[in-house]
Amino acid sequence: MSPRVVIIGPPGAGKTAVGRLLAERLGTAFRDTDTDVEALAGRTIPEIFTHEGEEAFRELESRAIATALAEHHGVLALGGGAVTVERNRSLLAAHPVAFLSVGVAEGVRRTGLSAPRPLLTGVNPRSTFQALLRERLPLYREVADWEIDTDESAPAEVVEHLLERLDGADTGSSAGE
Ligand SMILES: Nc1ncnc2c1ncn2[C@@H]1O[C@H](COP(=O)(O)OP(=O)(O)OP(=O)(O)O)[C@@H](O)[C@H]1O
Ligand SMILES: O=C(O)C1=C[C@@H](O)[C@@H](O)[C@H](O)C1
Ligand SMILES: [Mg+2]
Repeated sequence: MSPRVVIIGPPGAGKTAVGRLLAERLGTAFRDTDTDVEALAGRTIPEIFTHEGEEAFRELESRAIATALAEHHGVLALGGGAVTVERNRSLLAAHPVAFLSVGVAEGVRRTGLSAPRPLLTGVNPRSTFQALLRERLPLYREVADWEIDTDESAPAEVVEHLLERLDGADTGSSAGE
Protein backbone atom coordinates (compact mmCIF):
# COMPACT_ATOMS: atom_id res chain seq x y z
CA MET A 1 0.00 0.00 0.00
CA SER A 2 0.98 3.60 -0.47
CA PRO A 3 -0.24 6.97 0.71
CA ARG A 4 -3.05 8.20 -1.54
CA VAL A 5 -0.75 11.12 -2.34
CA VAL A 6 2.47 12.51 -0.92
CA ILE A 7 2.75 16.31 -0.91
CA ILE A 8 6.12 18.02 -1.27
CA GLY A 9 7.25 21.61 -1.78
CA PRO A 10 9.08 24.49 -0.12
CA PRO A 11 8.06 26.08 3.18
CA GLY A 12 4.86 28.06 2.72
CA ALA A 13 3.73 26.11 -0.36
CA GLY A 14 0.78 24.93 1.71
CA LYS A 15 1.66 21.26 2.20
CA THR A 16 0.08 21.23 5.64
CA ALA A 17 -2.85 23.56 4.93
CA VAL A 18 -3.74 21.96 1.58
CA GLY A 19 -2.96 18.42 2.72
CA ARG A 20 -5.39 18.69 5.61
CA LEU A 21 -8.18 20.00 3.39
CA LEU A 22 -7.51 17.38 0.74
CA ALA A 23 -7.68 14.58 3.30
CA GLU A 24 -11.04 15.91 4.47
CA ARG A 25 -12.34 15.98 0.90
CA LEU A 26 -11.14 12.42 0.30
CA GLY A 27 -12.49 11.22 3.65
CA THR A 28 -9.08 9.93 4.61
CA ALA A 29 -6.47 10.64 7.28
CA PHE A 30 -3.87 13.38 7.09
CA ARG A 31 -0.31 12.89 8.32
CA ASP A 32 2.62 15.31 8.33
CA THR A 33 6.16 14.02 8.84
CA ASP A 34 7.12 17.31 10.57
CA THR A 35 4.68 16.32 13.33
CA ASP A 36 6.05 12.76 13.36
CA VAL A 37 9.61 14.07 13.79
CA GLU A 38 8.55 16.22 16.74
CA ALA A 39 6.88 13.18 18.32
CA LEU A 40 9.98 11.02 17.74
CA ALA A 41 12.29 13.63 19.27
CA GLY A 42 9.97 14.85 22.01
CA ARG A 43 10.92 18.41 20.97
CA THR A 44 9.74 21.02 18.50
CA ILE A 45 11.57 21.38 15.17
CA PRO A 46 13.25 24.68 16.16
CA GLU A 47 14.43 22.96 19.38
CA ILE A 48 15.88 20.03 17.40
CA PHE A 49 17.78 22.44 15.11
CA THR A 50 19.08 24.41 18.10
CA HIS A 51 20.09 21.49 20.32
CA GLU A 52 21.06 18.77 17.83
CA GLY A 53 21.57 20.52 14.49
CA GLU A 54 20.21 20.07 11.00
CA GLU A 55 21.98 16.77 10.34
CA ALA A 56 20.31 15.12 13.33
CA PHE A 57 16.99 16.57 12.18
CA ARG A 58 17.47 15.06 8.69
CA GLU A 59 18.22 11.65 10.25
CA LEU A 60 14.99 11.72 12.25
CA GLU A 61 13.12 13.00 9.22
CA SER A 62 14.35 10.13 7.01
CA ARG A 63 13.18 7.63 9.60
CA ALA A 64 9.80 9.35 9.87
CA ILE A 65 9.40 9.39 6.08
CA ALA A 66 10.26 5.70 5.66
CA THR A 67 7.78 4.76 8.39
CA ALA A 68 4.98 6.99 7.11
CA LEU A 69 5.39 5.84 3.49
CA ALA A 70 5.12 2.24 4.65
CA GLU A 71 2.14 2.58 6.95
CA HIS A 72 0.03 5.61 5.98
CA HIS A 73 -2.70 5.24 3.38
CA GLY A 74 -4.13 8.74 3.43
CA VAL A 75 -2.63 12.11 2.50
CA LEU A 76 0.99 12.54 3.57
CA ALA A 77 2.78 15.90 3.74
CA LEU A 78 6.58 15.94 3.99
CA GLY A 79 8.82 18.65 5.42
CA GLY A 80 10.06 21.25 2.94
CA GLY A 81 13.63 19.91 2.88
CA ALA A 82 12.84 16.20 2.61
CA VAL A 83 13.91 16.08 -1.06
CA THR A 84 17.47 17.25 -0.22
CA VAL A 85 18.28 13.73 1.04
CA GLU A 86 18.93 11.18 -1.70
CA ARG A 87 17.56 8.27 0.32
CA ASN A 88 14.22 10.08 0.67
CA ARG A 89 14.05 10.79 -3.06
CA SER A 90 14.67 7.11 -3.82
CA LEU A 91 11.88 6.08 -1.49
CA LEU A 92 9.49 8.54 -3.14
CA ALA A 93 9.98 7.01 -6.58
CA ALA A 94 7.44 4.31 -5.78
CA HIS A 95 4.69 6.71 -4.63
CA PRO A 96 2.29 9.27 -6.15
CA VAL A 97 3.87 12.66 -5.43
CA ALA A 98 2.41 16.16 -5.86
CA PHE A 99 4.75 19.15 -5.82
CA LEU A 100 3.12 22.38 -4.61
CA SER A 101 5.20 25.25 -5.89
CA VAL A 102 5.31 28.84 -4.66
CA GLY A 103 7.33 31.86 -5.81
CA VAL A 104 9.76 33.80 -3.63
CA ALA A 105 7.52 36.78 -2.80
CA GLU A 106 4.48 34.70 -1.86
CA GLY A 107 6.56 32.04 -0.09
CA VAL A 108 8.24 34.64 2.11
CA ARG A 109 4.91 36.30 2.83
CA ARG A 110 3.28 33.01 3.87
CA THR A 111 6.17 31.74 5.98
CA GLY A 112 5.98 34.95 7.97
CA LEU A 113 2.42 33.99 8.93
CA SER A 114 2.79 30.62 10.58
CA ALA A 115 5.03 28.26 12.57
CA PRO A 116 8.69 29.23 13.09
CA ARG A 117 11.06 27.77 10.49
CA PRO A 118 14.66 27.54 11.66
CA LEU A 119 16.10 27.76 8.14
CA LEU A 120 14.28 31.02 7.39
CA THR A 121 14.89 33.01 10.54
CA GLY A 122 18.04 34.80 9.30
CA VAL A 123 18.34 38.51 8.55
CA ASN A 124 17.28 38.18 4.91
CA PRO A 125 14.49 35.62 4.51
CA ARG A 126 13.99 36.66 0.89
CA SER A 127 17.48 35.75 -0.28
CA THR A 128 17.46 32.63 1.89
CA PHE A 129 14.19 31.54 0.29
CA GLN A 130 15.57 32.31 -3.16
CA ALA A 131 18.68 30.17 -2.56
CA LEU A 132 16.55 27.38 -1.15
CA LEU A 133 14.33 27.34 -4.26
CA ARG A 134 17.34 27.42 -6.58
CA GLU A 135 18.82 24.35 -4.88
CA ARG A 136 15.59 22.44 -4.46
CA LEU A 137 13.47 23.09 -7.57
CA PRO A 138 15.22 20.39 -9.63
CA LEU A 139 14.89 17.95 -6.72
CA TYR A 140 11.16 18.58 -6.25
CA ARG A 141 10.70 18.12 -10.01
CA GLU A 142 12.78 14.95 -10.06
CA VAL A 143 10.40 13.12 -7.71
CA ALA A 144 7.06 14.76 -8.59
CA ASP A 145 4.31 13.20 -10.69
CA TRP A 146 2.40 16.52 -10.71
CA GLU A 147 3.38 20.15 -10.16
CA ILE A 148 0.79 22.69 -9.05
CA ASP A 149 1.59 26.39 -8.81
CA THR A 150 -0.10 27.79 -5.69
CA ASP A 151 0.86 31.49 -6.02
CA GLU A 152 -2.54 32.64 -7.25
CA SER A 153 -4.79 29.99 -5.70
CA ALA A 154 -6.37 29.74 -2.28
CA PRO A 155 -5.89 26.39 -0.49
CA ALA A 156 -9.39 25.20 -1.47
CA GLU A 157 -8.62 25.86 -5.14
CA VAL A 158 -5.32 24.01 -4.89
CA VAL A 159 -7.28 21.06 -3.48
CA GLU A 160 -9.56 21.13 -6.54
CA HIS A 161 -6.55 21.07 -8.87
CA LEU A 162 -5.10 18.17 -6.92
CA LEU A 163 -8.34 16.22 -7.02
CA GLU A 164 -8.44 16.61 -10.83
CA ARG A 165 -4.92 15.23 -11.13
CA LEU A 166 -5.64 12.33 -8.77
CA ASP A 167 -8.87 11.47 -10.61
CA GLY A 168 -6.98 11.51 -13.90
CA ALA A 169 -4.32 9.20 -12.50
CA ASP A 170 -6.71 6.91 -10.61
CA THR A 171 -4.31 6.41 -7.69
CA GLY A 172 -7.31 5.34 -5.60
CA SER A 173 -5.74 2.41 -3.86
CA SER A 174 -2.80 0.78 -5.47
CA ALA A 175 -0.04 3.18 -6.62
CA GLY A 176 3.30 1.95 -5.37
CA GLU A 177 1.94 -1.28 -3.93
N1 LIG B 1 -2.59 28.72 -1.37
C1 LIG B 1 -2.46 29.50 -0.30
N2 LIG B 1 -2.90 30.77 -0.32
C2 LIG B 1 -2.77 31.58 0.75
N3 LIG B 1 -2.22 31.21 1.94
C3 LIG B 1 -1.77 29.96 2.02
C4 LIG B 1 -1.85 29.02 0.93
N4 LIG B 1 -1.32 27.85 1.31
C5 LIG B 1 -0.90 28.02 2.58
N5 LIG B 1 -1.17 29.27 3.01
C6 LIG B 1 -0.85 29.84 4.34
O1 LIG B 1 0.59 29.95 4.38
C7 LIG B 1 1.07 29.55 5.66
C8 LIG B 1 2.03 28.37 5.48
O2 LIG B 1 1.30 27.23 5.01
P1 LIG B 1 1.68 25.74 5.44
O3 LIG B 1 2.06 25.71 6.88
O4 LIG B 1 0.58 24.86 4.98
O5 LIG B 1 3.00 25.51 4.56
P2 LIG B 1 3.91 24.23 4.48
O6 LIG B 1 4.13 23.98 3.03
O7 LIG B 1 3.31 23.12 5.27
O8 LIG B 1 5.30 24.74 5.14
P3 LIG B 1 6.45 23.88 5.95
O9 LIG B 1 7.36 23.27 4.91
O10 LIG B 1 7.20 24.89 6.73
O11 LIG B 1 5.76 22.86 6.78
C9 LIG B 1 -0.15 29.23 6.51
O12 LIG B 1 -0.51 30.39 7.24
C10 LIG B 1 -1.22 28.89 5.47
O13 LIG B 1 -2.53 29.13 5.93
O1 LIG C 1 12.58 23.56 4.32
C1 LIG C 1 13.08 22.91 5.26
O2 LIG C 1 14.24 22.46 5.22
C2 LIG C 1 12.24 22.63 6.45
C3 LIG C 1 10.88 22.78 6.34
C4 LIG C 1 9.94 22.40 7.44
O3 LIG C 1 8.82 21.73 6.89
C5 LIG C 1 10.62 21.55 8.50
O4 LIG C 1 10.79 20.22 8.04
C6 LIG C 1 11.96 22.12 8.89
O5 LIG C 1 11.74 23.40 9.43
C7 LIG C 1 12.91 22.20 7.68
MG1 LIG D 1 3.98 22.03 6.93
